[in-house]
Amino acid sequence: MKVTVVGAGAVGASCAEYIAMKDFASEVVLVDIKEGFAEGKAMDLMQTASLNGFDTKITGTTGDYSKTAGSKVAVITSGIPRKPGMTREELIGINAGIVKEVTENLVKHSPDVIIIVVSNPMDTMAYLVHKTSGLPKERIIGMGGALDSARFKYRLAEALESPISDVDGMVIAAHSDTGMLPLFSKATRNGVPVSEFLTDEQRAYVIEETKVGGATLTKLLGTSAWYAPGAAVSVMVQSILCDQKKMIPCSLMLEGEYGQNDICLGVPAIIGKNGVEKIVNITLTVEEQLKFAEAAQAVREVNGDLKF
Ligand SMILES: NC(=O)c1ccc[n+]([C@@H]2O[C@H](COP(=O)([O-])OP(=O)(O)OC[C@H]3O[C@@H](n4cnc5c(N)ncnc54)[C@H](O)[C@@H]3O)[C@@H](O)[C@H]2O)c1
Ligand SMILES: O=C(O)C[C@H](O)C(=O)O
Repeated sequence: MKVTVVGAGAVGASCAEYIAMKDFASEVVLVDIKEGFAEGKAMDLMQTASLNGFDTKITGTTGDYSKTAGSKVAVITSGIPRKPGMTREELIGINAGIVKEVTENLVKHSPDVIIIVVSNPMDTMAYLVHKTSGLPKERIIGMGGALDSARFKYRLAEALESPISDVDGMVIAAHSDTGMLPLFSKATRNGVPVSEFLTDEQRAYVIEETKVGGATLTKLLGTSAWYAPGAAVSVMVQSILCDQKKMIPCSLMLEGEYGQNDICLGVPAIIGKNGVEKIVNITLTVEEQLKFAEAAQAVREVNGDLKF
């Protein structure tokens, strides 16, 4: 099955590489606006095929969407990343126009496509795709929770001094520095609640470092991260293409779930061949419910800046 990745920059190329390395897609088409850039990335990646042992065909195009026709999944990573000191929300002015135009081109050539939105501010960009694409809501999925949960597990393992494979945990709500909600109450080490092992001080550290995970990396790298984002997207694409029905927190259009309407926010969902197979309703503590509502309010304000 064919996967299109729009934006052959840091995240797009990393995502294409992980998809190819896992060898579950027949073809990955990279699209970029910069002349020759996607073609170059595709050729470079194809020259790793014999070294890394994959058969996925990777091609690139400068804006020729006819090459993306018949894609099962399309990933939108086109747009600008933030610089140190910026918030994701500050990217809306440039990225909204790019995401809207890219979505129109994708849907024109692949009307049955499932779109994964990565460009920031992601929850608002996912909302924009819902409002402008005409696709059913099950086929628009924002990527944030998969990445934020991986960062949560990294910080939990660090605090527990344990291997990451011992740890499980999930982050929901907004993909923003303040609106992320790491579900500490549900995090476990081999099935045992992590609260049995960690102090209140460690709990606060893990939660805060998870929330500012993207900002921390942006400060270190001078631009935002790409390896873990690319890997997170590849897990979502694989769950769709291989109909794995994994439960992954994703930014989805809510219609009453978690007490919210007409907004995209991170919630756990079953991801399979139809895209979103089901939104999973989990019980939140009163404190978590309040934080979820606060995050929704903040995203709603950013959505208010969109012009359709
Ligand atoms: N949701 C997440 O968890 C997450 C994680 C990482 C990055 N991001 C976001 O993903 C986006 C990309 O980040 P990056 O580090 O890959 O940036 P990048 O600058 O390395 O790559 C972006 C690419 O998009 C291309 N592009 C711009 N306009 C285009 C258009 N109209 N059509 C096709 N291609 C176009 C650019 O030429 C560039 O190659 C940013 O908005 C960033 O904030 C989101
Ligand atoms: O932090 C960013 O701006 C990029 C991305 O959303 C991330 O979390 O890595």
